[in-house]
Amino acid sequence: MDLKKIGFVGLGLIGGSIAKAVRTYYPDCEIIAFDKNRETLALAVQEGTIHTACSSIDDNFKGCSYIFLCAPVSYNTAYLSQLKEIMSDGCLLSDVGSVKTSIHEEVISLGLEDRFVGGHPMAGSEKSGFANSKAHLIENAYYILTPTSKVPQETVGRYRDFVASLKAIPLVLDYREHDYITGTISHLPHLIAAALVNYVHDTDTKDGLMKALAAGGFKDITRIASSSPVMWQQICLKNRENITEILDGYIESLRRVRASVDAGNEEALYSFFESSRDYRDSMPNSSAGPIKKQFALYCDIIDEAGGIATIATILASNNINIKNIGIVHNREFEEGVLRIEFYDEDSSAKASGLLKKYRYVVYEI
Ligand SMILES: NC(=O)C1=CN([C@@H]2O[C@H](COP(=O)(O)OP(=O)(O)OC[C@H]3O[C@@H](n4cnc5c(N)ncnc54)[C@H](O)[C@@H]3O)[C@@H](O)[C@H]2O)C=CC1
Ligand SMILES: O=C(O)C(=O)Cc1ccc(O)cc1
Repeated sequence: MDLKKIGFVGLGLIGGSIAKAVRTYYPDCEIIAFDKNRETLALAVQEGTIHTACSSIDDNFKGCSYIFLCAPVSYNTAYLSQLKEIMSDGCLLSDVGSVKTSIHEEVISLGLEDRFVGGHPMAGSEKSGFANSKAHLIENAYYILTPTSKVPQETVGRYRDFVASLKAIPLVLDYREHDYITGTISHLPHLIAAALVNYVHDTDTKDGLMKALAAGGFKDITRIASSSPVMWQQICLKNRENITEILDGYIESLRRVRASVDAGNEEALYSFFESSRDYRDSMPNSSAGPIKKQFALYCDIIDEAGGIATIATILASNNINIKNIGIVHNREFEEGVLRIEFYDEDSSAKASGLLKKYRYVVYEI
């Protein structure tokens, strides 16, 4: 694929990750970016991810093959009119926003329909900012594309191939269907997680026992409550109608289970948990999808200088790549343990065997 120049507006977790993937797979492609945060741009230039840091959406964006809008959703929509004035013929505009209808409506009203393919990588995390971006963030994740009906099929096909070349899995959807689906499987869970955390905050005992005792289950389902408030504020504002309807349906389902609990209905309660277990267990256990499977193990480590380095050396000398490594202090591991995360199941299994051979105590959780 002959790509000369790609532009980014917003270079945080997602923009930065896509830029890094482009840098990896298209080393000759020029990358330019505008972000309202100057430090982000300086870091991206310093790390060699981008060539040019732009102080606004300026003439540097002329000549781009693709321009990615990667700021929070309302800002992406607001920038369209500025981009319309600058983008060259042949430039395709895309975004990565979690909501699609609002940007499609603005694209239609600005007459940009033949130049816009909406995009949404179903990958990410509760972390934000360029510093947390990674070239492989979108790898093996679904990447939803919402082309308008006026973009030529050939252009859609080329964009689809481009997304696949970054190792993501493209999937074309209608933008309205996208917003209903993500409203249920992504926006609702973020609201539930935030509401649950706020509920614990508001009802905790004076000495904060709930916070202290909150264990694995609570932490599993509330990880995403640590996400960017501005990003989620804008998602809720832009997907308001879907989210309201979905919340109504969900609150109704909570009312039904409340009635079963209140009535002591053994059968209803059993079948409630049985059906959720069966459906959850039937979900594909691959890394594709917004919640990526993590391949991690925990290992007791002697508290002495060089302890982590020794383990890292053992793994590196056996060609096992570490994705993340760090000491964890929590109630399950009073003394603190080392958590090592890998890129795949195979590496995790090999590392476990190897560390056990070196007489480390390893926990696979
Ligand atoms: N965080 C996630 O897991 C995912 C996020 N998305 C979507 O990606 C987009 C970006 O999200 P993240 O990268 O996670 O957020 P982020 O907070 O990591 O990055 C946003 C970047 O945009 C910049 N920015 C904010 N306002 C701006 C403005 N007015 N003009 C120029 N730059 C501005 C920020 O300085 C920051 O560098 C959002 O639209 C979000 O809906 C899509 C998939 C996953
Ligand atoms: O961290 C997670 O599990 C997520 O759900 C990340 C995420 C956030 C927003 C999106 O539009 C898509 C994915």
